[in-house]
Amino acid sequence: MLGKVNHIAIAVPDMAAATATYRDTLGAKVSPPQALPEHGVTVVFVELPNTKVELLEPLGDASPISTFLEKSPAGGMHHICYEVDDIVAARDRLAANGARVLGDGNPKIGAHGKPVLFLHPKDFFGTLVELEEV
Ligand SMILES: CC[C@H](C(=O)O)C(=O)SCCNC(=O)CCNC(=O)[C@H](O)C(C)(C)COP(=O)(O)OP(=O)(O)OC[C@H]1O[C@@H](n2cnc3c(N)ncnc32)[C@H](O)[C@@H]1OP(=O)(O)O
Ligand SMILES: [Co+2]
Repeated sequence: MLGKVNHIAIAVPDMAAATATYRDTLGAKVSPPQALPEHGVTVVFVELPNTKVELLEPLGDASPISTFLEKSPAGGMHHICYEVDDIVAARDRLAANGARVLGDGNPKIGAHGKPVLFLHPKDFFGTLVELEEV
């Protein structure tokens, strides 16, 4: 079911500072910021040879990452995104195995314009899992 790691996400309190660190200190190629109001975040992608890092900053006052940053004000690893070739089949298989699919259970369009779903961290060893259909 699982394909490649599409991205590893890091929640950050200050997107400009985080982007500058990845670009200037780490010498990485970074994307322009992308506001995703429907997801309550602004994202920047750090392009790597084998995957991407997704920097996340809260957007709006109902961001799903605000509580996370309250608990970890300096930021932290937020989620891992695996690629799947059929997100509905993956969802149905996961639900049949008792995994909690977050939200209303239907895929939403993510930062890459592809359908994504999130799985509860408590079902995956304290790690928030995102699936992206590619
Ligand atoms: C889709 C656009 C983009 C893309 O890649 O295309 C993105 O990735 S957007 C990313 C932002 N969106 C989301 O994260 C949506 C899914 N997330 C959620 O629905 C919430 O963040 C949720 C439910 C995972 C946690 O919400 P919240 O923190 O408000 O709830 P709790 O405080 O009750 O947390 C419950 C429990 O889970 C632990 N927790 C929370 N977040 C994480 C995390 N990222 N990794 C690991 N564990 C997490 C939290 O500490 C609580 O644990 P407890 O022991 O009960 O204190
Ligand atoms: Co993501």
